[in-house]
Amino acid sequence: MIKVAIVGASGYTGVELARLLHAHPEVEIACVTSRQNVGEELAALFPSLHGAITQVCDDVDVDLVCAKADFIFTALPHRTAMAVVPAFLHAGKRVVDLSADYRLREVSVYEQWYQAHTSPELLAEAVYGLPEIYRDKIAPARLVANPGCYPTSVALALKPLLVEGLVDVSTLVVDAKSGTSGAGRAAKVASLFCEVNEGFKPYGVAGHRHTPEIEQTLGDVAGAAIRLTFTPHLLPVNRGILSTCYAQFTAALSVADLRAIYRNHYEQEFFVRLLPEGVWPNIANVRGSNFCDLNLTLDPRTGKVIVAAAIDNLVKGAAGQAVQNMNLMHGFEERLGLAQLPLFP
Ligand SMILES: NC(=O)C1=CN([C@@H]2O[C@H](COP(=O)(O)OP(=O)(O)OC[C@H]3O[C@@H](n4cnc5c(N)ncnc54)[C@H](OP(=O)(O)O)[C@@H]3O)[C@@H](O)[C@H]2O)C=CC1
Ligand SMILES: CC(=O)N[C@@H](CCC(=O)OP(=O)(O)O)C(=O)O
Repeated sequence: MIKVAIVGASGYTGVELARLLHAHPEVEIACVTSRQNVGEELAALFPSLHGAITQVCDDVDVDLVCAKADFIFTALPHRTAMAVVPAFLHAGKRVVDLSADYRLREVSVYEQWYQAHTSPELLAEAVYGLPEIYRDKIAPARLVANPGCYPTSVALALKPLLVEGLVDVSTLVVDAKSGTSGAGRAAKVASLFCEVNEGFKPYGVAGHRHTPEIEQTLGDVAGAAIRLTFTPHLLPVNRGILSTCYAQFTAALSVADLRAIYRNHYEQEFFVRLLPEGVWPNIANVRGSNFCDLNLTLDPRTGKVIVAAAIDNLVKGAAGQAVQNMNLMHGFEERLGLAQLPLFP
């Protein structure tokens, strides 16, 4: 059994980590933190945990967390995570950080899209935690930077096309939608019921901070620099991301050939499900699960390939992927604690 801490347990990804780790046979949740709820039971904040999780929230005190736990999930806002992650590493702990603080390899890129970095020396060491692309590097890592939710869906949707060189990369366009839990639990006017319910709009147009993260991963798989158009939208639902990706197809292949290429790429990947022809990914069919559902086609009128991917932003887009990374780092079976089917309806 490993003793884990969830730092930032009172947020949406924190409570999702608690739900998943409670069901994990090799894990004991030894510490949960929340600055605003010190001394309160986590289950008092989240009645969904009632009777299962008895941990009381501690403050974000590095010595205390390190005394209680051997493995640490930081589920804190970006800019905040990097204030504590170096101290956890210094204390000899291994960390999966769910924030964006260690995802971008170039400090100048981080500082262009976020703010000044206070531990840039760790960027070269941090491993980007998308197992379907970086599995071998994750296993020995001390610090894993868990990917963003949109970047997870887009990288899995496009990886086979870019590895095989089947598209004109200058034509890549991604149109993505996220449920509101993607914005976190902290109160914000933009997340209020009346602001979101019955509405549907783009945001971060031509400037969302996930753009360089997506470009970094796609650049790695393509072996060339990538620039793409990425437009996220806010959906009036709790969970789910649907990313629809477009590019000019440059290969003389049929849809059946292309499906065979995707099948080959993902046949060993338990969490990536290529759906049958004509069955399109739906956020309702991945809810609560660590699956990424994919499908694709070719549009003969425009010569474009269209690939759609659906994930649960809190599971494959955050806490589930973080547990998948922990499994790899500890040599556990990769799907341990994560093999449950989605909730439907
Ligand atoms: N929501 C999502 O779908 C996804 C989120 N992420 C990332 O995961 C991280 C957590 O996200 P999410 O759970 O949604 O966020 P929430 O806002 O829901 O939770 C944030 C947590 O951090 C704590 N916290 C906030 N500010 C500070 C601070 N200054 N110092 C210490 N603790 C703080 C909060 O508790 P308290 O204020 O009581 O301390 C809370 O426990 C973020 O970096 C986010 O970008 C990644 C992928 C998907
Ligand atoms: C709906 C919504 O607001 N989503 C968040 C993305 C959440 C996420 O996955 O990413 P990070 O870990 O990089 O925050 C956003 O657009 O900023």
